[in-house]
Amino acid sequence: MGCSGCRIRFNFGKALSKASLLLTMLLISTYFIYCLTALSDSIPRALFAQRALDYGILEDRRRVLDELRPSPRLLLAGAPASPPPGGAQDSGIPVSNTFGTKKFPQAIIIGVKKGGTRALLEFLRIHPDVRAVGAEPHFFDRFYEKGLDWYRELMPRTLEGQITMEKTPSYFVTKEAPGRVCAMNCQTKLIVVVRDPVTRALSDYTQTLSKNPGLPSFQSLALKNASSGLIDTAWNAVRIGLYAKHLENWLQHFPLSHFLFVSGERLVSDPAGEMGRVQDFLGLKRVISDKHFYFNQTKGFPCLKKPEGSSRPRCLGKSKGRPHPHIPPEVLQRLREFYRPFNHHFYQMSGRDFGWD
Ligand SMILES: Nc1ncnc2c1ncn2[C@@H]1O[C@H](COP(=O)(O)OS(=O)(=O)O)[C@@H](OP(=O)(O)O)[C@H]1O
Repeated sequence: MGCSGCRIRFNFGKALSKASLLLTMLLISTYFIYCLTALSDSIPRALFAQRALDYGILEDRRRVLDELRPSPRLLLAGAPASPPPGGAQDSGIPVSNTFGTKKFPQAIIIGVKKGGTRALLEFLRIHPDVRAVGAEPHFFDRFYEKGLDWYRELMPRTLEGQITMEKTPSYFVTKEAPGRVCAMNCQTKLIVVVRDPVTRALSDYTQTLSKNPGLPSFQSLALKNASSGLIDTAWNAVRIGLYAKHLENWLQHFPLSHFLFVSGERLVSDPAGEMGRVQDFLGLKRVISDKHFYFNQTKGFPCLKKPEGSSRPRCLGKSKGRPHPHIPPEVLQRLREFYRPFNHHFYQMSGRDFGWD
């Protein structure tokens, strides 16, 4: 009897110590879950967004637009419709936390569409002193009414000495963009990746065709009518290639020294060489070099050995570097003749012969 009482007491004691062990474990795991939730909340959204939007995934426009939707806080606060007087520098104290500060970009890749702008941005992002938005913000063309606070909120956080960048290729052909960029900061450095306007037009057409397979032929869109051979400059794919005309608009607001013209062709044939020029222009240490690239035979383009945020080699997505449809040579020849004087004017203005003819 006495002995069985001991056993009951002994079992009760064991159960009690088990329960307290369980309770302690429960408390510890709750604490861990709490810590993890707090940590993920405090990591800037832009950091996640940037990685996710890289490469192939970037083509998902819906996702891109979701990323660009302003935070509810900004919507409630009511973003200003136009830049504050005196430009962005007067627009308030920078938003700051332990991960750095969101700043307006000091350098923007403003164009040109289908020039190789994605390749340039992804190449630049391997530089430790460059932080860039993955998606195209389209602030100075589509979303200007959302205000500068909205724009800055899209930027990644940077530490002292790091450069904030974004790329939106349509800025180069947007009439209002130069004035608006200057209203933010007239010291902004502007990078334009240019490519033979004929190939660029074809690349542009290929992109539209991939989304709309019923599109009329390239030649029927490029020529006003087949017999006259007159080029239809109202067609966007043609208009964008008039680089001299668009540059004139930008030069109304920025001196030539603020521009760097990158050759889209050289970015493919000699990425490290072209990146050297870009790093110098941005005042960056030459970190990106030959050793960061390899030529992928299947893709037919240079790819990164180690892109930002990854240890595996990666090429750009499927929509970059895709084959173009066959176009009758006489149509391409006609376009070449059309662009020749504009190209020459552009070589003079930019101070670089891109050798397109
Ligand atoms: N490394 C590398 N990999 C793949 N593609 C490369 C690369 N470098 C430049 N390019 C050329 O970039 C062209 C697309 O230009 P963009 O990135 O400016 O296009 S977009 O305006 O952002 O849609 C794309 O045009 P297409 O060849 O017509 O697809 C490529 O020729």
